[in-house]
Amino acid sequence: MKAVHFGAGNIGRGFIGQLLFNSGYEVVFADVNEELIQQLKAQSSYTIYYAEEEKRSFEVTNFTGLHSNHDKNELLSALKETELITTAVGAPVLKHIAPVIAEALKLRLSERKSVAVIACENAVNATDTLKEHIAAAFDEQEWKQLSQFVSFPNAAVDRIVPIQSLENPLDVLVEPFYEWTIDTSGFTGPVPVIEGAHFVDNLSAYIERKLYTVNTGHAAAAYHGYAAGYETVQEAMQDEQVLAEVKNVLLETGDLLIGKYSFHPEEHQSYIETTIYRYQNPELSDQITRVARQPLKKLGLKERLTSPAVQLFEQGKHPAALIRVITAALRYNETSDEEALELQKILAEQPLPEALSKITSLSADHALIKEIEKQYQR
Ligand SMILES: NC(=O)c1ccc[n+]([C@@H]2O[C@H](COP(=O)([O-])OP(=O)(O)OC[C@H]3O[C@@H](n4cnc5c(N)ncnc54)[C@H](O)[C@@H]3O)[C@@H](O)[C@H]2O)c1
Ligand SMILES: O=P(O)(O)OC[C@@H](O)[C@@H](O)[C@H](O)[C@H](O)CO
Repeated sequence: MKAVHFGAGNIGRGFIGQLLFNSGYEVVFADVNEELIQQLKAQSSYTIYYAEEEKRSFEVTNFTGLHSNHDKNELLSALKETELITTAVGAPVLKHIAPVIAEALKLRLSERKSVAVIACENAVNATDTLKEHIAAAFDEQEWKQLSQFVSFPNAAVDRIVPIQSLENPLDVLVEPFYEWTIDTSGFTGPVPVIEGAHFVDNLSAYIERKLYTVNTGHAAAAYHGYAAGYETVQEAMQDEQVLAEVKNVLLETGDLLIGKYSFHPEEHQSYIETTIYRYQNPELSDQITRVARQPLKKLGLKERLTSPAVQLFEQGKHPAALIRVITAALRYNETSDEEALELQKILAEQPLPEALSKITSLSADHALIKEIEKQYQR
């Protein structure tokens, strides 16, 4: 069995690659990082280390690397014969990898061999986004044919993998926890064997629970932690005020999630506690700049901060802690982050309501914008 995985970064090597290898796939990593691809071509194994007291590790073999641009012919051949195409490149990059996937799927139209395409990104229904970009390369008739043998299931992925500093650049330090949840209703053909993945038919509940708990709380720790001058999430979580903000924001998103998806309140509380414990893992040192990265994306309408705030607002509630995280995110002015610079430029160049409208895609007179504005000026 062969799988092509786009994005040989932290999640690519430290999570998806591991589970695919463990399920018997030969994994072809496609990336645009030349150095990384050279390492993947040169080495026959890499090690995954678990961030835990026991210090277990896991050896990954049976992989290769291809440069998405320089090795395009080999990549097309691999994509033509693979059973599974996965991604972990970052949601904004999906549009850039869609053309080569589309080109390969065109080559498969005559054989009609089943393949599943699964985007493993922190975004609601990222596979649908990738699918739309791929569909743009087909006419209606071709797309109809293709839809009979290509599956596009959505998925949620969860494992904290920080920026790496190990001696071997392919090795990865990861938290032991992982959850890869895949939507069964997205398959037109056979469901691929992926040991350790969780196949469900109510993915929206899982995606939103993950994004609005793990990622919303993480964003709260990162943006409030940044404001308080910390460098890592673990340091920030030791600060009583940051911890209180994380807990408050998770009570608000918990209220939304329990009401929307009927999660059992006690089980959800236990999910929150596990999540907080994961942020605090003393065996990890997770840079705030990683967790706070791309603030413009994180403040987007369908994302972890604005989306739950809008949904709670629509229920007549006042998500004060979410508004405080949004405000802290607006003050994120890390110069090494291009989006943080762009964010500050947007805020400097126009009146606040218009800037907030541009950032969140809400109308400038939306009641939530007014509340953010009040908090921001405070
Ligand atoms: N790190 C985590 O804790 C974590 C956990 C769950 C989900 N995620 C999600 O997984 C995705 C990847 O995150 P990451 O932390 O692994 O980031 P990363 O930066 O470590 O890896 C991304 C990789 O994608 C590659 N890439 C960029 N453009 C590309 C292109 N056009 N073609 C092929 N490869 C390209 C980069 O070179 C890089 O190696 C993101 O959507 C992130 O939100 C991350
Ligand atoms: O990857 P991002 O930028 O969407 O979010 C940063 C972190 O919250 C994220 O990477 C988490 O570590 C991860 O989602 C845990 O599963």
